[in-house]
Amino acid sequence: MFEKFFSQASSKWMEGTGEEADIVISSRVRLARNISAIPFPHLLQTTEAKKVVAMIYEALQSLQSNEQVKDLTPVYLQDLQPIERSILVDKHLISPQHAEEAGGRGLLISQDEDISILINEEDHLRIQCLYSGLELEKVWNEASQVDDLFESVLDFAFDEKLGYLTACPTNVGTGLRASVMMHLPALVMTNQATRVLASLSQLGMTVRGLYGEGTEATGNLFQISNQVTLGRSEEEIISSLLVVAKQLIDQERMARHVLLKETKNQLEDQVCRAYGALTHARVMSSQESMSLLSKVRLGIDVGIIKTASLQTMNEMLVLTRPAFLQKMKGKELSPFERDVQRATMIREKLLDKIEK
Ligand SMILES: Nc1ncnc2c1ncn2[C@@H]1O[C@H](COP(=O)(O)OP(=O)(O)OP(=O)(O)O)[C@@H](O)[C@H]1O
Repeated sequence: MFEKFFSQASSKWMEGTGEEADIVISSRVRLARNISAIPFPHLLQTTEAKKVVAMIYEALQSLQSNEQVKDLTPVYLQDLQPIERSILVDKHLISPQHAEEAGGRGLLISQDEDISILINEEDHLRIQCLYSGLELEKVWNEASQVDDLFESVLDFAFDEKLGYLTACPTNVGTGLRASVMMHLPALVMTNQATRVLASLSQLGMTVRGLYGEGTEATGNLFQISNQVTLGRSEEEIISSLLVVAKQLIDQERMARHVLLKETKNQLEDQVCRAYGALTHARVMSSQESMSLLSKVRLGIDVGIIKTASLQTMNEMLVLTRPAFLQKMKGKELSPFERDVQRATMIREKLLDKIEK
């Protein structure tokens, strides 16, 4: 039933639609929630953790008359192959941590993959909504409605003074982390990214890599999220991230303008060389592909490349990952075989020869 989650690289959030989609790839909101009187997941034995999963699946059943959660599919992580769990990570539907230990962990996932609820990750529930483009208010509204539904049938741990109680004190209060994944190549090329991103911590923001906490920024993709969850309302958190995202968009646009004005030939050369390599190379490492894809994406944004779409570039973030390459081939591949498969896949995708 859930085979499609692993056989298709695309999710709705990769459509390349929504506000400012040329710079903001996606907007995410996640809410950390716990069921009162049950220890946090890291204190649970697997059998107890499984009871929490069952309790949440039952809660979902009692909510079946609601449009919003009707199509959520329950998945036991232990029923999945490691490669399938990796694909869910690559599609940003679960965190790398959630994929690591499968026992006693669950997932609820919507058909178009814009809602995923992680069960027994760091907290009993991590309600995540993911949209294409800069759509923080919409994504917050959706997450909040899903949260209200589950709260109507589950008793969430809540303290009058502190707010929602969470396994890690940094999430207490709203339990809300809102984030935007941004593509900032011009800020990197003009050597401004380090300074600009470092200054965000003074504004209460955290900068993370492509796969969240503890991961590196590759392909000029950065995840920016709120640091503090306590003492501020959800609306304040969302609106301050929105302000920061808009400032970054302005700065990135300015840097692109400067590059086009002052070094147009060099920019065109870099973009077209990247496109040439991607459409002709026969062996391609993951790191090289991320860097070349970033240049081509920039080329699409500024009108140098007209033959590829943002959606294709977004999907390529998943298609080029080791798990997906192996899934497509139907067998385990050595690192070198993966590099060959990656080069083939990119070539075919960019030249649009992939069978639909
Ligand atoms: N804007 C975004 N677009 C796509 N994926 C995102 C976005 N923000 C976060 N993610 C994904 O969500 C997962 C978790 O991210 P991250 O570790 O930053 O947050 P978290 O686990 O919710 O927070 P915490 O570290 O406080 O527990 C990662 O796989 C990450 O890639």
